[in-house]
Amino acid sequence: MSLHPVVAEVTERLRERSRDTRAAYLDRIHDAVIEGTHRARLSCGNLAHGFAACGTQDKAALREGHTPNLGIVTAYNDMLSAHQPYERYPALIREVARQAGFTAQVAGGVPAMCDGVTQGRSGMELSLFSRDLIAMATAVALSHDMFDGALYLGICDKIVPGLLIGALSFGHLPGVFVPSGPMPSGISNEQKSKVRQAYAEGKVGRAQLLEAEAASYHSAGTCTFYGTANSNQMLMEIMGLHLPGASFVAPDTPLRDALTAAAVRRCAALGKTGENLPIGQIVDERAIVNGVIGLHATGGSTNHLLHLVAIAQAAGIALRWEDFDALSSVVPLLARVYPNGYADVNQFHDAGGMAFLIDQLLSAGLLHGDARTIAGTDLSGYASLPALDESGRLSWTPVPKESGNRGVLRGASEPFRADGGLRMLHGNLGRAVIKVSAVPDDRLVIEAPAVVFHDQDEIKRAFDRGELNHDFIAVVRFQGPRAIGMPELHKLTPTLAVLQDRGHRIALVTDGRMSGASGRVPAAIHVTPEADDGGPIAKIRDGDIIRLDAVQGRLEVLVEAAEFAARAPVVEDLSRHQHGMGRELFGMFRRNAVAADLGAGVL
Ligand SMILES: O=C(O)[C@H](O)[C@@H](O)[C@H](O)[C@H](O)COP(=O)(O)O
Ligand code: SF4
Repeated sequence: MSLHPVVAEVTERLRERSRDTRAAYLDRIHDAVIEGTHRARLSCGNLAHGFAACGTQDKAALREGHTPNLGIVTAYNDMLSAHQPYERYPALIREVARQAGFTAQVAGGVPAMCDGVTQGRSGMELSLFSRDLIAMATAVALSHDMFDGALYLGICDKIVPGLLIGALSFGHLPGVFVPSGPMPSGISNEQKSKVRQAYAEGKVGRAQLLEAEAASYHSAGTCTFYGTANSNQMLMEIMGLHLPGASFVAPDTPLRDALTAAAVRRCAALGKTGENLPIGQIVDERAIVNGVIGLHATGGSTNHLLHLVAIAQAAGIALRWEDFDALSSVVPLLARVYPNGYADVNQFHDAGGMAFLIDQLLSAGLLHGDARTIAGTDLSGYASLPALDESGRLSWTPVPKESGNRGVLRGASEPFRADGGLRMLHGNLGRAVIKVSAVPDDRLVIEAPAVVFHDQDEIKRAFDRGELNHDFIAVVRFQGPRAIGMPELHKLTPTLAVLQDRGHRIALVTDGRMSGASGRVPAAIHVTPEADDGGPIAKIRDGDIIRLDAVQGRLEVLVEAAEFAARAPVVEDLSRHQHGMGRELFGMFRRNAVAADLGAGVL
């Protein structure tokens, strides 16, 4: 099947827009490649420090200086259930390397925030900035310059984007992302959400809510809703940075360990003395466009309208919201995984998962099948499933042409929706984005009076006072990156969902973010310019009629233009957000963050 013309056109436009910056990036990584191993350039003192703690066998290999040495950059901690399995990975990886005749060392660790732990709390105001901090920490790890390739151990929200941005600053090195897999399914996300809504209405107590939460998030592994963490797994696979089928295999299983071992061997094979394919060459315009397409086809996290833009920039590629919007019109929704449906990623995987999705998109001409990957094949080789034979040998077989569960995963000829999950909005409030894949069709156009808030907790208080039992659009402003670090406002979801279920026509408009796990309530998020940076959202008043039209892609306040222009913007004292929980350490991030449509970063 030939490439869809819109995919070809968007890719060509991206190449043209990025011509100079991509060329400069490729020159930089070309110039960074040296003869021999990187550690061979170190002084005796540098090198001795680099291998002092190693065991005899590794020390001899590192001292001798000719065999590849892989750096492990790990985001292990006990806070993220998704990252807890990584605790034993360095020892596993070192042993695989040793047996294969090369070495591996932990180059360094990177911080990892669990957004589920900080959700609704002031720690969430560090969350977005932790992405760029992780990129910087990745560079600190790899700056030891002892490495001829790198293995990136990270799963969740800001961690994979940060690791990849850091990896791209060492784009001359081969790089492979090594996932750990989703936890077994607990109570369904729908059951969990029902208890949350009952709690929001005061119908159940904290003990019952905690019981439901603990039955949903119950063991090691990634949470099983399709939020940003699992959108990251989809992206790493469709961009060719995971092994085929690696994203959603369960943690601590023989197949998972075999995939990890294979990833280690592949990383060494990609080196200069082997296939000579560094990560900076894999992450090209085709890979970025394939990533956008994967987000649309699965109803991926809105956070990637920030992160994928920042990742692309790190590779010299100027991805814009217009590119997401153009592709949304031709990429069908093929997966319904919570919040875009009731299934979880385990059911998605069991239905055929990434292999089926990629095969279907390839067959519809909706992916660059010739995009390069870490697997020794182009992306067309990713329409296959990994398995162990009776002797424990890992191999891949072509994915079936039929979905194993049409309620979760569909072929390109019978999509859930003809267009993708992510949409751009524009109008007299600036630009914004919305995930439509989880919004009921009769809620895609909302026109209602504004109720303005400067703090997400004010909404719950107004709800508890019984003030919100009517149609309204909640405007939650001064949440942008330069204001308070662009926190996710996902704690609003149960309250707004209760009001929507009562039949009120409601929506959210904010210069903040929502979680990848948000979705049922129409939300125009990432409004740019933000309130604290001259954005017209700061001029909205209670009672103004706002129209959110996700069908036409419009976001407007229906106030006479001259009157609206003449209004003075509201100014908010944000000093309470600049101290406490470490926020005083992130002032330079707030002061230097670029706008949301450019990735809301500082790098
Ligand atoms: O973007 C995301 O996917 C979210 O940040 C997610 O990682 C976060 O953990 C949510 O808060 C989980 O959802 P609950 O808060 O509903 O458990
Ligand atoms: S998916 Fe979210 S809640 Fe789950 S471990 Fe990752 S960051 Fe934490």
